[in-house]
Amino acid sequence: MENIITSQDLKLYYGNFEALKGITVELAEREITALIGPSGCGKSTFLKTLNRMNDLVPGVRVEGQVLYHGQDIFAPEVDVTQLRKNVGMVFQKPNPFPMSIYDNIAYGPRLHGTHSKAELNDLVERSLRGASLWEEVRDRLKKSALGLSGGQQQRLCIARALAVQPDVLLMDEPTSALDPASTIRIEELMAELKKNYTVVIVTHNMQQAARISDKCAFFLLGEMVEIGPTEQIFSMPRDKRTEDYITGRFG
Ligand SMILES: Nc1ncnc2c1ncn2[C@@H]1O[C@H](COP(=O)(O)OP(=O)(O)OP(=O)(O)O)[C@@H](O)[C@H]1O
Repeated sequence: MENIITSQDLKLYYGNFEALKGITVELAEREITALIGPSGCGKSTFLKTLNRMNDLVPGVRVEGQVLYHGQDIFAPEVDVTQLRKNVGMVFQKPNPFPMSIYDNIAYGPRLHGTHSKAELNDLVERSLRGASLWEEVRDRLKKSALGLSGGQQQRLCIARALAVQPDVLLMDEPTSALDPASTIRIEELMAELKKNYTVVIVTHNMQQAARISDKCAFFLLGEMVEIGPTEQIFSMPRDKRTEDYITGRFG
């Protein structure tokens, strides 16, 4: 499988604090990579660097490289809006816009220049189907998205990300605010999504990482200690620190 994202000796500073201490990793196409590790170890920081969401934080400085399809995402000619279209993001708490279900999905495509009603209708349906939400909302597309349940809202946010046709989806603890049934729905959806998308997910839930991911990366104190096939990380980690973490000895 091709690598879609590569980071090379990626360092990130919040002011003087070095939050990422030289991360080198290759993310293969159409796989789910789970980022695990104790609180504050840099998982979210790394995730957000992949589509330059950290640009918005004052005092951030980055060294090293992130290549997306071989292109340095920090190069001056990079259009950040385009990057975030290609590398979409889903947050911990569902954050639908206060508008109709339809308009939530159509928002991004309109922003990127799609105005034909037929095209938008098609995109809205495809995105909602892609996020396994279509059947539940097809009769209420003009109703407010805020009337959906938490789990439905999170699938709506996934559909919204899909609507601009990304190839990578970044998910920052996407189920931590959801009940167990909604969590399972999202996990099933992720298994579907990886047929067409590359997914990088931050999760605190070891069982979730074990259930859904192909690869697992263990972070500790701003370093990536190891990355490998999930099965191997959970059964035969190479590093003692990974073993201590996954067996619950700390964190
Ligand atoms: N905006 C910020 N300004 C300054 N320091 C920050 C900022 N965001 C994160 N940090 C620090 O960077 C380090 C890594 O934080 P990050 O949120 O990436 O960790 P994490 O592994 O995702 O943690 P959690 O699992 O608790 O979400 C932490 O020490 C955190 O306090």
